[in-house]
Amino acid sequence: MNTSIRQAERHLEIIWILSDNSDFLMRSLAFTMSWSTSNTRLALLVPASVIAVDVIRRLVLARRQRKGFPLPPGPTPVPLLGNVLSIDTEEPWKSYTEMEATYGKCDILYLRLLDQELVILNSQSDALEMLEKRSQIYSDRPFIATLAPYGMDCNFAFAPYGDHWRLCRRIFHQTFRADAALTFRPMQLRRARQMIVNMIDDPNQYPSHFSTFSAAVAMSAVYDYEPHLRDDPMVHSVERFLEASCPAITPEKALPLKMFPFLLHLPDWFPGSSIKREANYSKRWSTEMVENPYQYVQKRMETGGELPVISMVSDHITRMQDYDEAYRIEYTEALKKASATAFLGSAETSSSTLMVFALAMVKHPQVWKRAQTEIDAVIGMDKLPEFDDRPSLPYVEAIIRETMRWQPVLPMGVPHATTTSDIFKGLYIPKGATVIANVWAMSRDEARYPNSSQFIPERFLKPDGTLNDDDPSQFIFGFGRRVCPGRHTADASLWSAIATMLATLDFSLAKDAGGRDIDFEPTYANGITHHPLTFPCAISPRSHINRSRPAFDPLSGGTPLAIGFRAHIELNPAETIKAKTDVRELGKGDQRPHAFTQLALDESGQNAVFQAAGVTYTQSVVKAAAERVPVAYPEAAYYSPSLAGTTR
Ligand code: HEM
Repeated sequence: MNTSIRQAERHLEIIWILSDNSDFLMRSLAFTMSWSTSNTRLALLVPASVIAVDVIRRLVLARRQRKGFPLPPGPTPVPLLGNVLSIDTEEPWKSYTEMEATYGKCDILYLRLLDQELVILNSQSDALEMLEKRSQIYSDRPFIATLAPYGMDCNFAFAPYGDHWRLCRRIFHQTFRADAALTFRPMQLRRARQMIVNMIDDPNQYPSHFSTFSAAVAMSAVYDYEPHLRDDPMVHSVERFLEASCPAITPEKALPLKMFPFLLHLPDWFPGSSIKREANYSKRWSTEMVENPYQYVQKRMETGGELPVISMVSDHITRMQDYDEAYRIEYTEALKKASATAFLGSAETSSSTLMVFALAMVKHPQVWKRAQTEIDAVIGMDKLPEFDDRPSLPYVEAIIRETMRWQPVLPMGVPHATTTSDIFKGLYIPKGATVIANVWAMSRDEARYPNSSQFIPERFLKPDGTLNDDDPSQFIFGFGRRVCPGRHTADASLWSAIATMLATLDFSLAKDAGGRDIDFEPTYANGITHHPLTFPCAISPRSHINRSRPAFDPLSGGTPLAIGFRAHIELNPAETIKAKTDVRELGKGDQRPHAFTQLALDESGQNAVFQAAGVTYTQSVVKAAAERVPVAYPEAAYYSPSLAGTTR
């Protein structure tokens, strides 16, 4: 099969060389037919020739359409392959950054990868001018042949610009816009504290704790689902889907399908049919990943009784009851996509950023030590950071900015595409071109970030220690109508995880048997995201963090600190609260600990004061109890009615 494809490619190259002659189309087709007698070859070569003819026709047309405007500069393409050989396929963002120096002072480059035209934007100002100010032209996504067959079309981040994308994005926006995302903050802090528990318990599994944190935040917000720490079935289907589909997003995999779509229809015994089997496998996991959590919410809404279900999905299911049948079908499909995308968009990016953070801390101990000094001075050592503390912790903020800049987890963002041609700064930008905002080049701009390859949070501070105006999140999260709509949630997740880690943990190099530091050269994975691979390190609790101290002591009204403590407060059922928001009934037997935050007894010890959905409640207490447990307990930071202990 590979040989056949190689032969087909060789043949296409011949066609290309003949392309100057006006009658070459007919000749090349005839040549193709005579060149191969076997049916298999013919099956490959006829469509290959047709594609080649189409490519050439489009190139000739494009030349006419340019009307004298030049394409942006770039390396000279070779026939058929274009500039494939000029780029590092593993880390193309680096090639595009280096080309800037070679092809003049222009920050805009033009390349061709096979028949795909590429426009690279190496500067933030061009990306803003093009993708934001001319967003009516630049908001499409390039076509990827593997998307639908592999079930990746459940992710609306890849959807073409149009009404369906607009509906998905609107649904998403209602849950994750800046003011709505504020409601997730207590949950995000709680998840961050659970993560610390896990880190202290089993520090060597730190990549897995980062993934669990990211998955838990997303699952809570989207489905109001609390994944198990290990072997969670819903997380499992996401992992299987990512594994199965990730390779299909590469151009190498997408190309055979784009050129030879019939590969999806070959019988299973036919050589080359493996791509069809892979696609079916991926699609199966995609369906599970989308449908199972959706049905989980539906079922809970039907049978939940007293238990309120508050999530993106339940919110929209309630909302769509008023819509007519036809629109409800369309809306349901968009809601499933929006919710799967929220999970997919969130999990990898957040956990990868935390891997970058951990790497930076292990390599730069002076940074976390300075951050700890700041946190101790501002908050003290008997409390954990809360969002209210954020403005008073500029160095922590500078660390987060530098983490995002130093190793951007999406170094080329997500590619845009043009819906029409354009003239930009006197350069011709073709219709259908893929437009890449090269975030890597922006983050490596030496004029803006001297010694850009080094991790230096101080670059975001003014001499007086306050933050300057340079915030890399202005390019890290993309541009224009496609800018990351989860950025407010992402920002709050990163802050809660990073600030909490800095307040509670020390990071250092691992030691060998002789007690010597094990230094290492970091290596990176470049799959869905760019992130460091697991590295040896020693993560340990700070000396004042004692794993047996109470996480949250409702009996003393203390603030959350650490780990290993469960509390039980039984509220007076006669006073069951009917909150004005949603259908929420809180009372005895409510097993939803995450409905409550900031639970404490008041001074009299007779009333519990707590928050639910941002509303503060006071309710008299029948019984309050606490039990200290020696092990890390993931739900330690909040109310757990399942345990009884000493009665007060
Ligand atoms: C550190 C974390 C994150 C980074 C660096 C990041 C970055 C990005 C980037 C660069 C894009 C493409 C923007 C463009 O096309 O110009 C994007 C799109 C998107 N992101 Fe994020 N993101 C992060 C976290 C999240 C989270 C937590 C969510 C969900 C809550 C999310 C949901 C999405 C969605 C739905 C899109 C597709 C938007 C569209 O095509 O219309 N992201 N993100």
